[in-house]
Amino acid sequence: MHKTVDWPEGFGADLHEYLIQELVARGYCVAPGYCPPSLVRQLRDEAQARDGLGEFRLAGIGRRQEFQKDTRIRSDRTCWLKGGSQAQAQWFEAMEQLRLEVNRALFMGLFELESHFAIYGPGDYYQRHLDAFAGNNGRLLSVVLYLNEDWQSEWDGRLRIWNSPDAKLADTEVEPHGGTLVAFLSEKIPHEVLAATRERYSIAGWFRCNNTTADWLDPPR
Ligand SMILES: O=C(O)CCC(=O)C(=O)O
Ligand SMILES: [Fe+2]
Repeated sequence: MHKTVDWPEGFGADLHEYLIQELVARGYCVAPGYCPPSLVRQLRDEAQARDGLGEFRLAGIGRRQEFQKDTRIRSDRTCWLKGGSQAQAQWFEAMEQLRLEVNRALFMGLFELESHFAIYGPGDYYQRHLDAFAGNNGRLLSVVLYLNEDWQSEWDGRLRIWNSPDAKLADTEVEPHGGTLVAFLSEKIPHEVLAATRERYSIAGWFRCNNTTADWLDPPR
């Protein structure tokens, strides 16, 4: 398995060069300490508060009771980010810098970002999947930021990553430590969220290309 390099602490440090290099080399990048602890805490507090207000929904279509547990591919709950808080503004600002740098270096044509908070309760998972199939939802680059302070390895909940759609052996596994950012090519990198024994908080986001047409609809899952 590929060992992640040590990453200097701090939002936006020289992430972009590293990130671009990793995206080119292997299709994904892991940046521990990308987001400072103070912002991680604010984002997590906001997720918890919104969850308390009932703003999270089970990911997927339909209501909780309608799912057959063994046929579901994911069991987390999510809440779309719509701006409206200082912490979210900082998240969107950082992602805008990232978008511009990636476009400048790789001509990826990243256009807009959609992102949601996700909470995986103990035992929740998301089976191996791709975030996009060529042309289906315009997702080009996926990003995940973990919001778990003092996460312990024995709580599991890792993100398992393969380096191509047909790869059998996983390339790496990422522990969901607060502040770690993972970015990967949405159409090329299969990944899976393994169940944790504690609540696992994150933001997942997708940069999309500008391929919206008048009758094209991509409802949130
Ligand atoms: O939380 C993670 O580690 C990844 C989430 C994910 O794969 C997704 O929401 O599509
Ligand atoms: Fe995913």
